[in-house]
Amino acid sequence: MSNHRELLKDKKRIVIKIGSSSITHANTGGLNLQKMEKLVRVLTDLRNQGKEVVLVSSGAIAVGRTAIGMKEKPTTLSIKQACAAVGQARLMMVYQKLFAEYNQVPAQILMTKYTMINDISRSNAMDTFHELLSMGVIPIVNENDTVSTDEIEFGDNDTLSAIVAALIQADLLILLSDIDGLYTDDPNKNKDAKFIDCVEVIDEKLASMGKGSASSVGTGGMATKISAAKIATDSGADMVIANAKDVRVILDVMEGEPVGTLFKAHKNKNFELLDYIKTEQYS
Ligand SMILES: Nc1ncnc2c1ncn2[C@@H]1O[C@H](COP(=O)(O)OP(=O)(O)O)[C@@H](O)[C@H]1O
Ligand SMILES: N[C@@H](CCC(=O)OP(=O)(O)O)C(=O)O
Repeated sequence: MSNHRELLKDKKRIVIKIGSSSITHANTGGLNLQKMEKLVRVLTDLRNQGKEVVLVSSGAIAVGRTAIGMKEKPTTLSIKQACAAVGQARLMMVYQKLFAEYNQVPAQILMTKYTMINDISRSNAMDTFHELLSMGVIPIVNENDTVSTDEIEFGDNDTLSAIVAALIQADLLILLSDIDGLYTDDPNKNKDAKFIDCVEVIDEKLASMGKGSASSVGTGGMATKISAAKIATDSGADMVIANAKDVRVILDVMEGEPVGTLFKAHKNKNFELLDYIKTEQYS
């Protein structure tokens, strides 16, 4: 196990996903600017180490609803979409400003399931990612929530980040959440839940441990993170779920420290990204 952690030091192309619960304040849904500032610093540092970095950032709906003055998490689809439209612009404005302080250029990529299913769109998206990475730009990805209705209802950025990792053949996916990693059950509801340090095989027993989200802003909980792990590890990428409480945990992961839950890659020779996208979990 420790040997496998050591391998993380050599990862070159990394996708990092940060959830709504991690970049917003729980009580208001407003942006946690200090957290974002630290995240941007860490990502720039990875770039300075010569790594290629893609950020998948949630938060558009949470940020948009605060901007509009809504107190509760929206439930109506069109209101979620309106919130996302407002929030995505605000999110990017803040990322742009913070990355500029470190002389780093970010780019926005908004995707839907259809971007991936359509051969031409998928190929265009892949080319764009590759060009951006070769230019040293940090792509910031989110679902295109305003146009993809079932993306909001069923979609989630855990799955999206794994699909992006597979699309660009990343070698590591890090999911930052409001929890240390995977437990045998939701520790917010079951005090006896035990922490799982490393996962070699994702079977039904493991999948049944991942429950939904209990937070006011989170979407998928641990269930979607386990689905993401299946896609990422089958595509040949290691995946780590770690706590975004201190985003420097990213550097700890990259140093091979025993933090978070590691899902070991096991390249599946028959891996076909489209098959995963078309499965019920994501459609
Ligand atoms: N087996 C489990 N192990 C850890 N957390 C779990 C588990 N099952 C459900 N959860 C819940 O998943 C939450 C994290 O997911 P979510 O709220 O969607 O956050 P994010 O916005 O980071 O994606 C945790 O706070 C926890 O309540
Ligand atoms: N695309 C949506 C978030 C969807 C999502 O998966 O949220 P989360 O569970 O916080 O990662 C948004 O930006 O608000």
